[in-house]
Amino acid sequence: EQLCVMLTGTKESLMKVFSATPSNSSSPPWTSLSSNLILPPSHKCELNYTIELLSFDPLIFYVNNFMSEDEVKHVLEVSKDEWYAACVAYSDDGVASSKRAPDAFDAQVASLSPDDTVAKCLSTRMLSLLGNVQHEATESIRLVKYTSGDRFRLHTDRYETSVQPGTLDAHFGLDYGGHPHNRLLSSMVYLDDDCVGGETYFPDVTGVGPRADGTKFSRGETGGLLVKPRRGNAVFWNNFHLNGTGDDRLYHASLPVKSGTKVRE
Ligand SMILES: O=C(O)CCC(=O)C(=O)O
Ligand SMILES: [Fe+2]
Repeated sequence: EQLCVMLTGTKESLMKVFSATPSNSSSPPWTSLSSNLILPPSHKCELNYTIELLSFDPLIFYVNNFMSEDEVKHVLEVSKDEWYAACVAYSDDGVASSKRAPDAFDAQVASLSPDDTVAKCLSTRMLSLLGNVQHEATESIRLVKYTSGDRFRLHTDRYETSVQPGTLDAHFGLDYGGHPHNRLLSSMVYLDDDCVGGETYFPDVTGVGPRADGTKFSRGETGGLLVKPRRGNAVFWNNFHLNGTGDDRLYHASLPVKSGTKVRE
């Protein structure tokens, strides 16, 4: 079984994460997840969060307290035995490589069952936050864990729509066209933030000003926006221009974790 994750780019370092195979089972990774280990289904989903705009154009916003501490603990608990290495292919010259490219996306991944109490809560919360721009659905929740040296190189989160349904991408063999929707918005919540490094980096976005809360976000030394992992907080961004074309200003990376562990969903 394969868990396919599509993240594509056309910049210098075109890379695609095309599949990840659980090392310890032949069944889909979510079947063995034990849910509700900490929080019962009666868990109250309402939560007070606050929003800070990081950029108008492209739209990037930051959400304080998007997940409660209990919810973070629950997710870390139910996923604790579910991690497996991400399998990655990438290409600098448009030629696909089926070899694992450990320096492209070095991290472990896990999935959260769609029936999990907190997963359901998060989907509801995301749709409610998006209000009138909400589209049909949220994707299932995927977790990524970075330990020392792990990183995720520059990429965008959308996939190319030029591939027609039923045909396969020439390089990566994926039927992008079979996807009913592209990824309009990306969202990411930081869970474990006990690390040095591991910032989410948007090199082409004007960073925040010097008065911004540097414990949450800052401007990179050579420009760009840096968002630091802060447990329970989230960042959202729009992957497209209003005319529907992909917005290349949203290239981003997860900078190497120098020490400790970063987990995000
Ligand atoms: O972990 C991060 O900071 C970025 C992750 C990311 O860009 C992704 O999973 O698409
Ligand atoms: Fe990404």
